[in-house]
Amino acid sequence: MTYEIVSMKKVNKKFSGKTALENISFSILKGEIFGFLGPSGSGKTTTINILTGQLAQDSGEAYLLGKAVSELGRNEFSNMGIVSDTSGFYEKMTVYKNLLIYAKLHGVLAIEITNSLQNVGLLEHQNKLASELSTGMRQRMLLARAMINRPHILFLDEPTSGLDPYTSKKIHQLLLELQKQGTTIFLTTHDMEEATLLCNKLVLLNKGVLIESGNPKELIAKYTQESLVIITNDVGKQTTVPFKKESLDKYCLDDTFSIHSCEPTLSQIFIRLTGDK
Ligand SMILES: Nc1ncnc2c1ncn2[C@@H]1O[C@H](COP(=O)(O)OP(=O)(O)OP(=O)(O)O)[C@@H](O)[C@H]1O
Repeated sequence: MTYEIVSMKKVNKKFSGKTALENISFSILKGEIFGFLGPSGSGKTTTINILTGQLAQDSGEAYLLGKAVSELGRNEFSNMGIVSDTSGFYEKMTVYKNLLIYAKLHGVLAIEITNSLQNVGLLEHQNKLASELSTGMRQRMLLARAMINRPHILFLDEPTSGLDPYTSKKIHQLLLELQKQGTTIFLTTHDMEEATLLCNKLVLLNKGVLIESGNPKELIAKYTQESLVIITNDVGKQTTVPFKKESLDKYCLDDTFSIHSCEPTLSQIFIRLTGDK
């Protein structure tokens, strides 16, 4: 049976009279990687803060792990993990001790620290001071810490922002592995390639309003310009022509190798819908 881990119904939030979220509704099923996309200031962090009980909405309903967010308790907090750029850590402590504090807080065995560090490839750095870590290593430490209690849901606010492609790829593999184990992941990202690669479902937010949703393939199909096709000949020369009989008769010659519809990338769809970069 599918189980809604997260849902929002007609949620509104204003700060000093200025709208941050307007009538937001969506739901996330168990085991999904859910992409929450939008330009800077569109309301992504506000949404995470509401769902994790750090901020109250003005109106509408929000549920996490079957409970209204205003009623989240020990059980729900011990089943969620959060990584954001405001996630603090102890710089003067080793990586291991940073995780030990969390392990004790959550009442989990020390072996979980080793497992978690191994998962993010930081086991050999466990005795390093947190202040000595690179940005990518710090991000992986925060991820390891958020995973230590094996949460049912992980909120990741731009987890690969500023990381090199190799470290980002490692984190992507880890997220897909977590998903296989049944973890639900709420991911905000500015990286459209990452969203296309990882997410089962996406929501696109602009100025606090939900403007599009669906899975990446559905969205790309929806915005594919069916009226144009690209004809490639056998030496790789490409010609874009209207998808009409007379054009095809004229341009599909003996040297035609393939005919493809013009598929936009998620990034192009994003820019088209938000008018932003
Ligand atoms: N505590 C606050 N007080 C006043 N305004 C706020 C507060 N938090 C957020 N806002 C405003 O609400 C809107 C949404 O902000 P939010 O941080 O949710 O955006 P975001 O999509 O997470 O942006 P980014 O991608 O830059 O992190 C912005 O206009 C922001 O200035």
